[in-house]
Amino acid sequence: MSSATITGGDKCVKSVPVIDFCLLNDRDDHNSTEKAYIKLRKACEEWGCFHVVNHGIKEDIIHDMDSAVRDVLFSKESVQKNILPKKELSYITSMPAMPYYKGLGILGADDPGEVQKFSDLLWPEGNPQMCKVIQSYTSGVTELTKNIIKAIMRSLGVSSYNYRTSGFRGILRINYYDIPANEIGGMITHVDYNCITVMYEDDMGGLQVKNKEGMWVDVKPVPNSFIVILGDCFKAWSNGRTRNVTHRVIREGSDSGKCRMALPYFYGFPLEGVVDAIPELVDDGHPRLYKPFTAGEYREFAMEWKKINIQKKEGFRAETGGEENLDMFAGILVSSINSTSAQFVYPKG
Ligand SMILES: O=C(O)CCC(=O)C(=O)O
Ligand SMILES: [Fe+2]
Repeated sequence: MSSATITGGDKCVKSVPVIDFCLLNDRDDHNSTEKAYIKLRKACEEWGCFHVVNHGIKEDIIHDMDSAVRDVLFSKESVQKNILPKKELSYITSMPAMPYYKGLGILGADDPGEVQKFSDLLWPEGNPQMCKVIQSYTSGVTELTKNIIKAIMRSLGVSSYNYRTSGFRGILRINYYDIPANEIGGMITHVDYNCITVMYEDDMGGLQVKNKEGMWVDVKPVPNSFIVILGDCFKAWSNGRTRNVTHRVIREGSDSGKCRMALPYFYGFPLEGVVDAIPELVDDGHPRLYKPFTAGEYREFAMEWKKINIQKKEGFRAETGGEENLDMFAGILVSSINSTSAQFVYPKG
């Protein structure tokens, strides 16, 4: 494989759709609103991912967060002093399969109080300025994520009283790829296990998604946008209407030494939450596809598969299980077109 094909997605394929969030709320222009919802539905069904522009999060909130991560949080001194000694932090580094990847998680990031706790742990002497920067970001992205879910549901024809997101939780992960020049690094091929990921990425590039035809497509950074990635639980929740898109990061180190930074915000069912198809999306034409399961049990299963697959194939090109994981875990063998008489097939082992 030449180095061009190592990092480049397959050529001549259509790129990920761009959704203008303003158009979804344009009360005056009914026609373009309708068209925007159709485009959104198709993006969810055919891609399982899209860019969102005109999302409403102020540029300076994003800019401040980007600088805070690069200049403060992930500076060498801060990693040594504030991050590494704190075992309570969800910090990932030096994974054999992803040697150039560092990831720091903020669990419960939808709650400003949890962000405060994270900040207190990092900076026991207090750092109100940094805490505020992170809180502004997480509040903005939580609100945006809820609005995106609402819009997706509307695009699928689901009424607002027919689905619930009340117990949903958010996790912000700060991804940092410090890849030396002439080396290749990234993140292993995977599907996000929960519902939805709303992600800011900088302008470095490297994210790729698998399209319906199984080809790798480069997700070219779109300025002032967020990338939305739909995961396994959304697919089960929507009774298979949305795609759980397989994706990875693969890029060469930059001569400038600039690191790729991305901020995936994972939002979805709490671990004890039951993932079950929304009744409005189950009918004779769309029989139930998955047995109900808790997000926690599915997460455990997906993590186990990830481990097994990483061991099988070395490196960040390891496939950690794609779309088929959900089918293996919760797929129903439909014995008749009638969803009420469907049989469950439980996972092996
Ligand atoms: O860092 C990226 O660009 C992708 C991150 C991602 O897919 C993940 O953390 O699940
Ligand atoms: Fe992901």
